[in-house]
Amino acid sequence: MTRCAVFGTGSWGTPFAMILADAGCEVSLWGRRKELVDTINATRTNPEYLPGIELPEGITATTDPAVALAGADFAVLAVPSQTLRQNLAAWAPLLGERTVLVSLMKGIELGTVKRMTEVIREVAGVGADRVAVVSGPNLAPEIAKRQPAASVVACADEKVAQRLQQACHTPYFRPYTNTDVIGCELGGAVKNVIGLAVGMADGMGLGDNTKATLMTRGLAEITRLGVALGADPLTFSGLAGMGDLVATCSSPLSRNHTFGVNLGRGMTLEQTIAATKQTAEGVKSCESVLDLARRNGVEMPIVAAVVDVVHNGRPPHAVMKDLMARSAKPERR
Ligand SMILES: NC(=O)c1ccc[n+]([C@@H]2O[C@H](COP(=O)([O-])OP(=O)(O)OC[C@H]3O[C@@H](n4cnc5c(N)ncnc54)[C@H](O)[C@@H]3O)[C@@H](O)[C@H]2O)c1
Ligand SMILES: O=P(O)(O)OC[C@H](O)CO
Repeated sequence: MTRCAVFGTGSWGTPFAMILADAGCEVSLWGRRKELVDTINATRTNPEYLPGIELPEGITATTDPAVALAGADFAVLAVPSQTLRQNLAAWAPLLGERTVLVSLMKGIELGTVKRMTEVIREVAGVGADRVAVVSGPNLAPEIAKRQPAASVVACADEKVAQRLQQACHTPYFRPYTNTDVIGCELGGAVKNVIGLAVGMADGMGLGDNTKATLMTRGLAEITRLGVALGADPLTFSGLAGMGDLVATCSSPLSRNHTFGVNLGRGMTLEQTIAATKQTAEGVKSCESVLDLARRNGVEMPIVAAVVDVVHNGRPPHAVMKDLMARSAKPERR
C-alpha cells in the first residue's frame, strides 16, 4: 500500500489527505498543534479548517514528523510558502532514501525568489526526480465536499508523476500529469496575485469587462514570466494556468480574491490582514514575483500595481487609473 505523509492540517493539507486516503493510500497527517491533532484522531474531523466534513479512516494525525515519515512513499508539503525552508530543514533528516517530496504550495520565497521545488531541492538535497507539484483549480472547501475537480501533477520524471497521479486519483479528483514543473508552479503562485487584483476590482464595484481584462492580461504576464524562466507556454492554457486563474478570480472561496475585495472596498491593509484567518499567499508573494520578474527583465504591470496597493499603501482606484494610462501596445509582443 502507498504510504503518504502530509505536512499541514490546514485548509488544503486536510482535504488533500482525504483525497489520498480515498484513493487507497495510508495517510499520516502532521500538525504542529497537539490539540488539533488529538481532535482529528478522536473525532475524524478538523473543526478548525473543515467543519462538518468527516475524514476517511485511512488518515491518522500526529505531531511527530518521524512518525509521519516512517516508510513514506510521498511527503506532501502544505504549509505556508514562507515557512517551508525552516520547517523542511527539521524534517529533511527524517526522509527515506526514496521518498518523493510533493509541493501543494503556491508561493515564491521572499528574498531568494525561489520556487517551492527549488527550496525543497536545496534544503532536502534531492534530485528533480524526487520533487513533484500538485497545482490546479482546487478550492479546498469544494474538494472537501468531494465535488468534481481536476488538477495537474508535475514532475521532471514522468514515471514519478504517474505514480503520484495514481496515488491521488479518486472519483471526484482527476489529476493529469505534466513534466513542466516550472510552469505549473508559476501558474499557481502568480494567479494568487492576479486574484488579488481582480478582487480589488470587484471590491471597487467594477464589472465583468474589467475583471476579464485583468484575468486575460494577467495570464499574459504569467506566460511572459514563465517563458523567460523556461516553462512551456502551453502549460498556462491548462489547469495549472488558466484553470486555476479562473477559479481563483471568480470565487468568493478564494482567500486571495477575498483579500483583494476587502482592499477594494476601502479596508486598510491592517484591517484586511486581521479579517483573513487563513493563508493568502499572494499578499507576500506579490513582492517576490515582482522581484523575480525584474531580475529576469520581465514586465508585469498588474503584479506591480498589486504590490503598490498591498505594500506601498496606494489606493486601488489610483493604480487602476495608472494601468489604463499605460502606453498603447500590440496584444502580442
Ligand atoms: N486552501 C486552498 O484552497 C488551497 C488550494 C491549493 C493550494 N493551496 C496552497 O496550499 C498552501 C497551504 O495553504 P492552506 O490553504 O492549507 O493554508 P492554511 O492557512 O489553511 O493552513 C496552513 C497550515 O500550515 C500551518 N502553519 C502555519 N504556519 C506554520 C509554520 N510556521 N510552521 C508550520 N506550520 C504552519 C497552519 O497551522 C495550518 O495547518 C498554500 O501555499 C496555498 O496557496 C491552498
Ligand atoms: O484560496 P486561495 O486564493 O489560496 O486559492 C486556493 C487555490 O489555490 C485555488 O486553486
